[in-house]
Amino acid sequence: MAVGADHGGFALKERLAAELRDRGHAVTDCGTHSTESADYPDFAHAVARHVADGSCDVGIVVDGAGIGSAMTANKVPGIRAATCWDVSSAQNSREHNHANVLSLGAGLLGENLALQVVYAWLATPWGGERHARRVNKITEYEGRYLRGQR
Ligand SMILES: O=C[C@H](O)[C@H](O)[C@H](O)COP(=O)(O)O
Repeated sequence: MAVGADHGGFALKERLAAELRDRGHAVTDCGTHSTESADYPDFAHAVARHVADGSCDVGIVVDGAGIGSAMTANKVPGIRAATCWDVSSAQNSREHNHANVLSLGAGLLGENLALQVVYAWLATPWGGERHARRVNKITEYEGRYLRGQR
């Protein structure tokens, strides 16, 4: 998986990457690498590109609120980024929305809750069935804009 964060998400991203590596996950760290002020679009975009091109299966982006990074990641075709604040929203985003990028707000979640959210998100399977029809529509609407249509 790919992970990335701005300065506000740096500490949580470091903790998540270490925990996930301990659990055997391959983690590609897209930065940032310090608490020096950094722009979340750069890191969210880097994570989204890794997921969209298939070099990573999923991504996790962390900033202060988890909002700007999700907005950025969702500009990359093929990305379905979801900001999640708790286990329920994490499970919903996977089962119903087939999210492939998880966005977290380090200023809103403590580290322990963030870890619970990440593990729930990773463990929840895609539901398919009726949800597939709706996610296919997301992809279809995205494709219209890529083709210059509306
Ligand atoms: O959605 C955006 C994120 O919360 C950013 O982490 C935030 O805007 C950064 O703001 P600041 O530079 O004041 O830490």
